[in-house]
Amino acid sequence: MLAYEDVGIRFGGNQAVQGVTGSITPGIITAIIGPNGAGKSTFFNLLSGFYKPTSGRIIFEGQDITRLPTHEVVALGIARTFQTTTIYKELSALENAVLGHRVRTKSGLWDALLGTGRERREGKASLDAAYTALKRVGLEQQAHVLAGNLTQEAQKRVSIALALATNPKILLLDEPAAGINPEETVNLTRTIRELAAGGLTVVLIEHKMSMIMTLADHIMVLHHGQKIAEGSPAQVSRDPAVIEAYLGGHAAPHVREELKADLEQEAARLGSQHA
Ligand SMILES: Nc1ncnc2c1ncn2[C@@H]1O[C@H](COP(=O)(O)OP(=O)(O)OP(=O)(O)O)[C@@H](O)[C@H]1O
Repeated sequence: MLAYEDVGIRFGGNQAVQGVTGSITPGIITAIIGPNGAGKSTFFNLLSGFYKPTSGRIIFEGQDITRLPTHEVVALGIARTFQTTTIYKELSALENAVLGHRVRTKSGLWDALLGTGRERREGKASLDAAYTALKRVGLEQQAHVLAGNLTQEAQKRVSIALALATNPKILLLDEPAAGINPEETVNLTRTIRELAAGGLTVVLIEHKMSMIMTLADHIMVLHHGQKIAEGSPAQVSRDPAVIEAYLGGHAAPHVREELKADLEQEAARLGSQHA
């Protein structure tokens, strides 16, 4: 579906991502993990067309999208959310989602100003797509609430709706659970799982290891810009290279602690299974 071949990017003398090859499996949830500075956000920016790689190719459904402008990548069906919430707080949830849809419609400023037939048709289409997107994230009741008045978790949902309004085949979520509490994290995890169950392919970056371990079907691990492992959560959490990357002193203390706890939990679970 989405394949990357020997993808790399260099910022001046810094090789942020290097020689990453693989593919995203359709219909499942893939998590990209790795210690701070591992290249996760940069790799995300490459997949979603925000950065152009200095080496390698990105292929989506057989088409080379490496050099396509971002809006064309979005129109083909790859949408993303951003780590820092990029919603418009002074607009309603619905208006935010309408803006998300506008990215892929063709009405220009002239159509909007002159109220042309195309604008009216596409205005209706945007509204329909926006409602559908809000429904998918469980926000239809709050469609007319100003985004700034919603809870942190609901604002996260709005940013997902903004991406969903473009009707993507692949949804890239950049740290969806950052800044929300454990209960909200569980609720959001459920919504992401429902989206995937509905056929959407989900790729996410997340630091909350407990969330990743319960949510991801597949995990890819980056370290120093390179892929060092991939597999199921159980496989990855047992992988010596992954343990070394996290416990070797490169990770932030809270990430190290969380991973250590998850690894111990996983080891205990496997131990009791074989007892
Ligand atoms: N626009 C940029 N210009 C220069 N260097 C960059 C740029 N973006 C990222 N880098 C560098 O690339 C490397 C990878 O950074 P990146 O943000 O992708 O890591 P990350 O795994 O997402 O980290 P974190 O978990 O802290 O968000 C780092 O050395 C970073 O300083």
